[in-house]
Amino acid sequence: MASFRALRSRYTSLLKQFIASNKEFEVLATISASNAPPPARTLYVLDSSFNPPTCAHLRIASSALLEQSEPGSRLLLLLATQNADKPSKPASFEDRLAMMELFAHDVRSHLATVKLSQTGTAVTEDGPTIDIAVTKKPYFMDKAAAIEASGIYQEHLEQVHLTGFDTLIRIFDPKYYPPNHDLQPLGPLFSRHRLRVTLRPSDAWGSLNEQEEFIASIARGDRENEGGRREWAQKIQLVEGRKPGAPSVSSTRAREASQSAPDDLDWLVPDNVRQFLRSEELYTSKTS
Ligand SMILES: Nc1ncnc2c1ncn2[C@@H]1O[C@H](COP(=O)(O)OP(=O)(O)OP(=O)(O)O)[C@@H](O)[C@H]1O
Ligand SMILES: NC(=O)c1ccc[n+]([C@@H]2O[C@H](COP(=O)(O)O)[C@@H](O)[C@H]2O)c1
Repeated sequence: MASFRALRSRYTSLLKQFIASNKEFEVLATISASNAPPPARTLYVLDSSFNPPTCAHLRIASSALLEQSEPGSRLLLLLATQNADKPSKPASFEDRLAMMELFAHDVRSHLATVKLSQTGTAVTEDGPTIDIAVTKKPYFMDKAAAIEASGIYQEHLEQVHLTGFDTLIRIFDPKYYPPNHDLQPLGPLFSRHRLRVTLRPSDAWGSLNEQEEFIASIARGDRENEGGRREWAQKIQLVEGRKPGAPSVSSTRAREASQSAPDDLDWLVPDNVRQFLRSEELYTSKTS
């Protein structure tokens, strides 16, 4: 693995080229054990601010990859240079891209550990190929279209977007879709792709039952008056998140821990990311 400084400076120049280009989506790096990875059968896309990548992101990505029994699944870690709501804040995009690459190694070693514990033998296969990519598009339907239009992956490849429940609510919020402010623009996303949504019970997003009811209500056709189709519910897979009683993990919490409770980083962020945060003093009072 490259030194932190080399990693950051590589992404600084790649990012500069991407921002100056007219591209909407670009893969900046590919982490793979082989130079010619097999063609992907399913593309799992984890779009995030990666500010920083956390153990929740690790669980979301690795549980999806572990569920796929056929070889050739590929994971795309996607950073949007424009967010639908939030203004940019620390860390810089180049630091986040560096952390995405470190996180990719965390995902690969986590999967190798899980497979070792399941089979009792070291894994001989290569593990998933992981792409580190950027997009200028803040909305999921446009991210999916930009990935398709890039021509990087084979035609008709199904994308499975990995999100949390809070993000699903925002995908179904018509306020994001001018000029009509209805859900019709989501049609192409659901006709070709899927969502794998991790439940995130909390005061803000409701209980488990309320989160399950959100999908049931789409399936009953309750959103058809807004242009949302009932069959889309079949393209939304709900999966369990943290175990009841386990502490909730978020990037916000990891940023706060960097400032005031650095030991909590042990369970908030995966190993390689944690080393980077400590060494570069990200989110401490010196840098934020
Ligand atoms: N603990 C979690 N449980 C379920 N989904 C999560 C969790 N953490 C993040 N996600 C999902 O992962 C995706 C990317 O997350 P994001 O970068 O917004 O992280 P975050 O922890 O919510 O960030 P922040 O705390 O900075 O708002 C989103 O779709 C989000 O819903
Ligand atoms: N309607 C949508 O497609 C929609 C709405 C809100 C956020 N997003 C995106 O979700 C991702 C995660 O956003 P947050 O970091 O704000 O949780 C970002 O890329 C953001 O732009 C998409």
